[in-house]
Amino acid sequence: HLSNPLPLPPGPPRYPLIGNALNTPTVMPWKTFRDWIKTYGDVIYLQIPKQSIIILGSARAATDLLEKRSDIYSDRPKIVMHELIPMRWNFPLLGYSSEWRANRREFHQYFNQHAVANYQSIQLHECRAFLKRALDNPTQIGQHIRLIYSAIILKVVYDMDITDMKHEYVQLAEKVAHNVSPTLVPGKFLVEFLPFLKYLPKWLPGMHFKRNATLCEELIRQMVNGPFDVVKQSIAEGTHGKSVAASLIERLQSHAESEGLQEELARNVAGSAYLAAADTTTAAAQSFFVAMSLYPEIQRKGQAEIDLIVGRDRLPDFNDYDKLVYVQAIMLESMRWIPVIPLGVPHRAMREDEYMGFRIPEGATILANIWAMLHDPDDYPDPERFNPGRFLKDGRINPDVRDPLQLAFGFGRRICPGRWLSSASLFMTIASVLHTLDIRPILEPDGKPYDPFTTIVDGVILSPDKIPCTLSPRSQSAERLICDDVLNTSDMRA
Ligand code: HEM
Repeated sequence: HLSNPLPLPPGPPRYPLIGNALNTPTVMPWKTFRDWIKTYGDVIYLQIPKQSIIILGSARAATDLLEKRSDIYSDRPKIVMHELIPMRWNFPLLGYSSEWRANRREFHQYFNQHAVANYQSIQLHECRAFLKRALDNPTQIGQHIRLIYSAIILKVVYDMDITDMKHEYVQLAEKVAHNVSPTLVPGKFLVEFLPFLKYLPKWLPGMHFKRNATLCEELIRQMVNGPFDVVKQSIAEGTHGKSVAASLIERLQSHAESEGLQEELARNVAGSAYLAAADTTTAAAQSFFVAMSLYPEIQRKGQAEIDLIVGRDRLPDFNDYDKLVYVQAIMLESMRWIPVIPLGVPHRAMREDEYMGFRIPEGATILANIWAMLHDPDDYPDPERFNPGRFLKDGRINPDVRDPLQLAFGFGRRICPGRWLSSASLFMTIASVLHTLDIRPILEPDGKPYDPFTTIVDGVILSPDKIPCTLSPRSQSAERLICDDVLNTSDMRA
């Protein structure tokens, strides 16, 4: 303990025993937490039984603590649900430990800024496959969008070709995300408040969480082992292609000190990438589609830039990146407008600390209100308006405007290590779509446009609850480009 105990940060009034359990919002809490900043400031304290929670409401507070003091704040809180579902395989949730470090080091080898250039042909292939699917079956846009990012990650990690959302491993990932994501919301499940509940039998009324835990455990086991075992088998038979899993197996096998542990590491790195990549990037892409349907003039500006730079005779590729400045700005604004992980992934204070004259207790759960930061009107005036122009000055990305990618992917030693892969996927999706397709809104039954800010989600990931738009080719030449695309008529991805 510090020798001179300081007050805890301010927060809403607490009641004996239950603390803030009753005034902690469960629906879109990031908005309530943002509104509280006016009353309590940008470092807010909440107490729920057995948990101190600190909510950081500004980019400055998040940077000061999670980045500049990352030696204190790089741990993760233990979530009761995860004592029920073994989560050691999932390194995003591991505590700050040598095990986490080993996972993160291996992950980084395959997803760092330089390594992800190896996956560009896969990303191009899947973005263009999307265009084709959008033409062939325009009523299934939501499915087609998800498929892009599931297919990219499964190809990169396991060399698996996915052409359909019905593929068993895609279905599995969907089920895991659906069942596991809600368990990551702090305080979401009753069990978080009443830890003794975990000892009650599963069949008691209200024991939903325990049944859910058993289901999650089985799904996760299948997800982490299924595709990995396929790769292992193909290595044994000498038939494997290039993939992160194959490379991990081969590299780690050569350090044979403890084969079991090495294999577990390879399994977990591959499995974590598979789980963390698809839903997140899908959510960001969904925001892009919704934004384009609501802001036709911005869509037209993006299309005009691509027409100028790429022309009508070929599809865009990664060599166009530097020149497609407005498209880059649309990508940044899509990441800002509807923040994918509005409260980040919780960190934990490993020891007591002091900040702005307040005491941060050891063990406190630290939430970064990324939503509030990306909607801070000081950095982003009129924040609910989709306005890529806010990032531009003299035809370039303006370095004086805060880069939303420095907030949207979290902070410090835990910052998202998949951010280069997802930004590249998102950029290529936006460029490919704007180049060839028109996006038009489908109005709500009352004739009004869809409002994404009324969307309510149940998990850590925030996304529009539907994609109310139609896609059609911009021109006959665009349609021909999509249909004639060489990447999709012959396999050039090797
Ligand atoms: C738009 C897409 C994405 C967003 C918004 C996003 C956001 C985040 C955030 C906020 C965190 C927590 C950072 C923190 O603790 O402060 C995180 C962690 C992580 N992300 Fe992402 N992510 C995205 C895509 C991806 C992709 C494509 C991958 C895999 C290729 C990935 C892999 C991971 C992993 C492994 C972690 C855990 C890191 C750790 O705990 O050390 N993410 N991500």
